[in-house]
Formats: sequence, structure tokens, C-alpha cells
Amino acid sequence: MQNASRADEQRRVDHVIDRLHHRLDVVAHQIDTAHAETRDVEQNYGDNTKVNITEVDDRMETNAAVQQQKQLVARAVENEQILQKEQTRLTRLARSPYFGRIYITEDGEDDTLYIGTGTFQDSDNQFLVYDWRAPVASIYYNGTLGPVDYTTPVGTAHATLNNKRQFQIEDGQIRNMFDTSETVGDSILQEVLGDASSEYMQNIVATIQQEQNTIIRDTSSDLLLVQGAAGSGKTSAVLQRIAFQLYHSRTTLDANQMVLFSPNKLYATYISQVLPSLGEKNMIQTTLVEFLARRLTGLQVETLFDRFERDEASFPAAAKAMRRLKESAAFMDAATAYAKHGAEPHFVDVDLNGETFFAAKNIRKIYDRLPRQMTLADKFAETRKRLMKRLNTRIGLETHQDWVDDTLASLNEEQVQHYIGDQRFENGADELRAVARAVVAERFAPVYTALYDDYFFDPYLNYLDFLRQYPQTVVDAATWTAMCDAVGADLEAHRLRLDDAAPLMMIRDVLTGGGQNHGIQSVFVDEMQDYSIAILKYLHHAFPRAQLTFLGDVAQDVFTGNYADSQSYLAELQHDFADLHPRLVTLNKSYRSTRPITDFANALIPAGKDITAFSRGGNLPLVLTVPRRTYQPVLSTLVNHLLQRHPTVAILTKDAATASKVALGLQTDVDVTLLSKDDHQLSRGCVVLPVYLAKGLEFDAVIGFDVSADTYTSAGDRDILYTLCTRTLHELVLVARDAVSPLIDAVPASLYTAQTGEQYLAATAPDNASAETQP
Ligand SMILES: Nc1ncnc2c1ncn2[C@@H]1O[C@H](COP(=O)(O)OP(=O)(O)OP(=O)(O)O)[C@@H](O)[C@H]1O
Repeated sequence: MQNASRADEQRRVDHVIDRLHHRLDVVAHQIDTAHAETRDVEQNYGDNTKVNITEVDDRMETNAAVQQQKQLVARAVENEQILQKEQTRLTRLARSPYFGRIYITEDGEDDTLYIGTGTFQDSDNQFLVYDWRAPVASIYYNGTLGPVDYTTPVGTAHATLNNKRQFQIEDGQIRNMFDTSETVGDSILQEVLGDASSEYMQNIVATIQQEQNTIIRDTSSDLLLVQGAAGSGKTSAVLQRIAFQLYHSRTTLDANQMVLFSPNKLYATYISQVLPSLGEKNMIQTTLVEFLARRLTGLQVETLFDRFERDEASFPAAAKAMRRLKESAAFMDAATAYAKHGAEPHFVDVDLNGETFFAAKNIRKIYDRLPRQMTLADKFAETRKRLMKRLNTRIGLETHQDWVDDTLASLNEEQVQHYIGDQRFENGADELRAVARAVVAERFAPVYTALYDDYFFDPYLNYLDFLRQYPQTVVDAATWTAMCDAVGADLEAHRLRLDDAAPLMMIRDVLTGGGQNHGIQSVFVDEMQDYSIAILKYLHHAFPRAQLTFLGDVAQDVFTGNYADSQSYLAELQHDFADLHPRLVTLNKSYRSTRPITDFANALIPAGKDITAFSRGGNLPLVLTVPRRTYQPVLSTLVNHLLQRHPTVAILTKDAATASKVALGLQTDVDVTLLSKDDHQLSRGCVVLPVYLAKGLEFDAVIGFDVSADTYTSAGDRDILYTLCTRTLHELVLVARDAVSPLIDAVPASLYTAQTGEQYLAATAPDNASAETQP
């Protein structure tokens, strides 16, 4: 089979598809049967819940029956869901059963293996397709022809790779096939990368590159750091890494034990189809804003976006110095040490209906009387336990009050059922007592919640104590005190600056022994450069058992370039997480944009000389200079022209205010969509958004507006501009008003075409033939 012709290969494809359809028929039948069963059980469940519930004995029987029926329904539904999942998987394979083939010799025997997005075995257990994550499949991604090793659960295996073949199979037909000695040949990659963008990211399993494969198949690192140039496939590799982990730890790991931190909601939707396209459930996705909002309920925590816009307006040197300090590992360590060794928790009154239920001074007495040798967390937990006990006693006493008798007398059967739930009782008196307790407990529920959620303690006051006593040397004492006062005032108004979040949560967690989730097995942080070391340290504390994968690009530090040194970020990260022995993988080949665009973008940043472009041709970027006030006709013409060639054109601005101004003024043939931080979904056509919301995303064509001398001025702006230029697949146009940014002036003129707006309009006028060659 190693020299099989295209016709032979097509025959094999047909055979595999035939077998897949056969299996699909069987599964369809099983689904029908399972569905009928589910309906029966549900029908039965419905009948059972209608049983008379007025007598206590009947009610007990009903409860037991309902529980049993509920379990039966759950089992039937689960069974049906498993079958439906298999049906989806087989249907996917039937369209394109595989993309690769390796012909190997192992232990003296020749074998030809086909590799696809999922395993498929014939009825006699012969593997017709191997899953791309199977140990032997790594040969396809890693090996050049000749001797190869691959890792199996029982050690390293050795084989000889004699031949490697790639396929593009669409709707059961081989469109393209060729042999390659490279890791994964360029021709198919060329074709895949030349396609138009989509609202959803695609999986890359057919064309994973060797260095990406390292990231995907790394299972041993406690902390994997991926530094990759824009468009180098970091996000892609990490999503396939998640699929890989799920496949290899099927019995011990579930997708809901994995968390991915995404830069924004648009991105979360954009990547949402990758894992389902590989037959896997999506992991939990969150953003930093959502994570902080859940952990700091009642506080409005500043977002990176808001902070960026505020910094753009004013960001004095002292504020920069204090932010750098608060975001450092040293500050987090100091916060931890303060909570562990010096702090006394600030207790506060617990109120019920405007009256004090537990007074702060009494809570403190309980706490202070506990043995000194107890840990802080244990003391806190014991205090809560004792308060809970007192609450229970108070509930018991309260049941004898008249208002409770009155309430009981007014309850109907349904309400009684609501209070007792699934409980069973020996006699009516017991049941009455239980209902009375439940009625009082409901009235006292706010106290229970306050104890449960630690609201008898005010971590903000502890944080302010910590801030005020911190022996800082970065600003003068008056400035530091003013900052502390401002933090206090903000907390009073239920607001918190982003750089205060991590140390505050750390102090709270250490004092209360809470905040840790031991169930999460893997945490992935995309766009790591947007996260301070302090926040990353906090994530490690919050998910203590999780394997960590941080990925990003220090050259795209849109949010931090104006106060922190991105060049030292990686070294600091490695130093501050040294106990996890981080493994750093660097990706320097960029796949997203055409070569001329990648070359232009690389010339903007110092590290650009190390980045290579995947060789895909295209137009040079166009830099247009237009008059300050009359830019709109040029911008509208540009959009219309680009849309004739591409499904999606994005106008990327530096801030949100410019984005909305531009969107309002555009005269285009299609609808223009202005995207903001609360949007979830990308749309086709023309979209306008600030560049910081475009992180991780890509578009067919990008217009950067406006890249003027007074907008992109400082060295910190360089990384924003780099991020902007690298969001496009096929075409890039930068529009400057009056004068071009010095950052672009510094790029060799041979790397772009420069025109004035007038020249552009003249060249693209309908009667001008040169319009064909311009965007
Ligand atoms: N091996 C590959 N095969 C096919 N396409 C690839 C491959 N690697 C990357 N790509 C494509 O390159 C583009 C960029 O990939 P991805 O978004 O994963 O990169 P990134 O490093 O996360 O980018 P950025 O940091 O700029 O957001 C995507 O369109 C992706 O599909």
C-alpha cells in the first residue's frame, strides 16, 4: 500500500466511508431505541409525581419513588447523549476520515497507518483510522524519514518512517495528496493559510508544525511558558493541547476541570468551535474581569480596557512606579507574609433587618479566646463554626415565638412540602418541628449567608492596614498616603483598581483559609503579557493543583507597554515561578499574515529580526496620509474596495472613542458593526473596534486608523501598533492624519507603499485602470 496510487487511495477512502456509514446506521437505530426508552421513563416519572401528597405516609413513599425515577431519567438521557456524541463524531469522520498516512517499520514488521481527527475501528477491531493524539501518530508530526522514536505509556518505542503522505479529503473525495519528507509539508499549509478568515477559529490538527507539537504533547511540565510571535499558532497549539490532555486522561480528567483565561468575550466565541470540531467538550472559559467579579462580589473591579483608556488620558510617573510595585511578586509575598504573621482580621457586625445579630466585638472575643498555636485559617474557620452553632441555637429558641405558630397555621400543603423537601419523619410532631425550624431558618437566612460568605469579616480594612504599613521606597510618603486614601475611598464606593485586586484577595484568602479550588487540574492563560506577575501568582494560589500553561507574546503588551518593561517580563516570570521549574518554548515562525505584512510588522519591533514569516505572497502594506479633517471619503473608499475582495475588513483604532466616531462617519455599501467590550460575536463585513479588543483575533484585511504622529508616539505605542498590524491575513492599510507616526517612518521604505489620500482616490477612481492593483 506504500506506493498506492490516487485511485487506490480513493478506493480506500470509499471503503472507510462505507464502513462509517454502516456504523452510523447502527448508531441511528440505537439512538431511536434510547430515545423511546427516555420517553417511557419520563412518562412514568410524570405519572409518579402526580401521586396524592396530602398524607404524611403517602408523601414519604412519593419522595422515594421520585428520587428513583429522577435517577432513571438521568441515566436514560446520559445514554442518549453518549450515542449522539458518537453520531456527531462518525458523521465528521465520514466527510473527511483522515488527513495523513505513515508507512513505518517496527520490530521488523511493516505497517501503514492512517491518521484523522478520531479513531475508527472496523468490526474485527482493525484500526482504519488512528486518532491524531495516539502515541504512534506523533511520528506524523515529528518525524522526518528514517529512524524515529515516539513516547508510549510504557516507554519509548523505536521505528523507521519509510514514507509520509498528506491528504485533503472533502466530502469523501481526495482533493489533494502528496508524499513529503518534511515534518508537515508546506503545500497544504499554503492552501489552508490562503483561505479567507472565519468567525470561528479552525483546528489545525492536519498541519501541526513540529515546535507546536512540542507544546501539544508536553505532559510533564508544571508550568509551560509559551512565548510566540504574533500568528505563530500559540492559541491553536494550546487548544489542541487541551484536546490532547482530555484524550490521554479520559478517565481522570474532565473538560470542566480545565480553565482557560481568554482576553475578551469576542475571543471566547471565536475559539469556541475548535474543541467540538475535535469531538471534545469545551473547557471552562473565563476572562480576568469575570474571574475577579466572582471573587470580589459587591466590588466593581476596574477592567484592563477601562484602565488603558484612563492611562491614555493621564498617567503620571509616580502612578507608574506604584503600579509596578503593586504588580510585583515581592508585593504579593509581602501581602502573604502580612496576613500570615502580623494581621488580625477586621471583624464587622452581622445585621438582620437593620439590627445587630452578632456584634463585631463578640466575634472578636470568640476569635481571641482560641488557642494561640492554631493557624489563622483554623482560627477563622473555628470562629465561623461557633457563630454557626450560635445561629442554630437562636433558630431553635425562635421556633417557640408566636409569629412562628401563626405562620405554621397559615401554610398550605404545597408550602409544607417546600419546607421539608426529601426528609422523612417518624410522626407528625417531628415533621411540625422540622417545618418550624425551616420557617425560622428562612427568616434568618441572611445571617447564615453572611457567615457562610465570610461577611462578618472586612478584608478591605486589612488590605488598607497592609498598604499603610508597607515600607515602600518608590514614591515619597505623601504620595503613598494619598494613594492609600484613594484606595480607601474607592472601596467605600465599592470600586477597586485592578492592581489592588491580587494582594487584597491574597490577604483575604490567607486570613480565612479560603479561595482555593483543588478540583481544577489545568489552567491556561492566553495573552499572559496582560497579566501582572501578582495576578499570575494569585491564580497559582487559587488553583493549587493545576498544571499551568501561560502563553503570550511580550511584543504585544498593549496594556502594560506604557509602564512596564516587556523585555524583562519573561525572565521575571521564570524567576518568580522557579519552584515550578518552568519550561519555556519559543515560537518564532508566523503563519497568519502574508510575508510582506509579517516583514513590515517585524520591522516595528526589536525582536522582529528573530521572527520568520511563512512564505505566502501578497501586496505590500499601504500607508496612506490624509488631511486631518477630511479623512472620511478615503476611509469609506478603502472599506468599499477591500470588501469587494474580502469577506471581513476590520478598522482597528487605538481607543473606543475613535472607533465609535469612525463607525458613525463611514459611508459604505454594507452595514458597519461597531464592536465593544461587551460584544460576544464577530460579524462579517466591516467591523470597527479598538485594537485591544482585537487581541487573539484575525481578519482578512485590516485598516489601522489613525497611525498619526500624535497617536502612536512613544516606545510603548510600538507594541500596540505591532499588535494592530499582525491581526490581518491578507491585506494591511494604515491611515495617518497629516503626518505618519515616527514608528512607521523608522521602517525601511522598501517594506511598504506610501501614498497620499489624493493619490489613492485618483488611482482607485472607476475610470482608472490601476485600481485593480490597489486595495
Ligand atoms: N500549523 C498550522 N496549520 C495551519 N494553520 C496554522 C498553523 N499554525 C497557525 N495557524 C494559523 O495561523 C493563525 C494564527 O494562529 P493563532 O491565532 O493560534 O496564533 P497566535 O500565536 O495565538 O497569534 P496572536 O498572538 O497573534 O493572537 C490562525 O489562523 C491559525 O489557524
